[in-house]
Amino acid sequence: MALRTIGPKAAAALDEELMSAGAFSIDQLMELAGLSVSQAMYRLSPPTQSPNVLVACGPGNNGGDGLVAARHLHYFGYKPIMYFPKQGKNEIYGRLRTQLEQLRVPFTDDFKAAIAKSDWVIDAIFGFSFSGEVREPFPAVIKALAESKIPVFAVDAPSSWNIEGGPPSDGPGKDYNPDALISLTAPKPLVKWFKGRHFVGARFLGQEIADKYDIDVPQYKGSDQVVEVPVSSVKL
Ligand SMILES: NC(=O)C1=CN([C@@H]2O[C@H](COP(=O)(O)OP(=O)(O)OC[C@H]3O[C@@H](n4cnc5c(N)ncnc54)[C@H](O)[C@@H]3O)[C@@H](O)[C@H]2O)[C@@H](O)CC1
Ligand SMILES: [K+]
Repeated sequence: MALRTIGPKAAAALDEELMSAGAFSIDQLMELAGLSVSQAMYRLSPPTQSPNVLVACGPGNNGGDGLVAARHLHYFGYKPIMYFPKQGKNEIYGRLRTQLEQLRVPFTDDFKAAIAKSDWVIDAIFGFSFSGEVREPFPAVIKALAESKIPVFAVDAPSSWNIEGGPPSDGPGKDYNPDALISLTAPKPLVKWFKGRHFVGARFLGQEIADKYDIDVPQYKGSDQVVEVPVSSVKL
């Protein structure tokens, strides 16, 4: 089955609908999204191979997915390190941060030093609400991701890519090509330009709402929260 993509406006509307008519709370959606990120990380490289995972979190819900994923990674046996320079206003981010602090998961301000000591980095900086030029304090972080010698796993979108138009032709994200990507709920149009391993996660979509938004329910196996879907089998 070829999965269809969803653009940024429809993705935001779907999110809203899940939390209004769908009766989900943001905590539920973020927990399932973050859990799927952690499961995909395990498939990419288990903690016996890559214990040190740097999780870069942005100020919005994409960053929230990173905070949730890090908690699960801790329970799976990884040693996550957090880079979270700008905490968004919603109180959920404070609670997710406290949960990590209580597990003694460290937070760092020095992204470059942390990346040098890590085996993988998770890019949970921006998702489908990113637009325009990258603003402070993130340009240096995006540049470090573009130049990273260790593999990068992007959550929902490679941060700084235009959700519909793909990689930027200039700026810090020029030449940023992560090794892996997990699309949450449905792939975004930018997957057309993505060449690495591609997963789909966030297993909360029902057939009725999928039909309404012209997207597909991925074929998850058994109790899996994530499914690997080569970009070649996304309907672009
Ligand atoms: N239905 C779904 O699929 C769900 C998606 N979730 C996640 O939520 C994400 C979308 O979250 P949000 O709508 O909160 O937005 P994002 O997390 O994509 O980004 C919004 C934040 O980034 C900032 N920002 C935007 N453009 C910027 C720029 N050019 N420079 C610097 N900062 C910039 C905004 O000020 C805002 O703080 C998805 O991509 C996904 O990761 C899940 O958490 C929940 C369910
Ligand atoms: K991202």
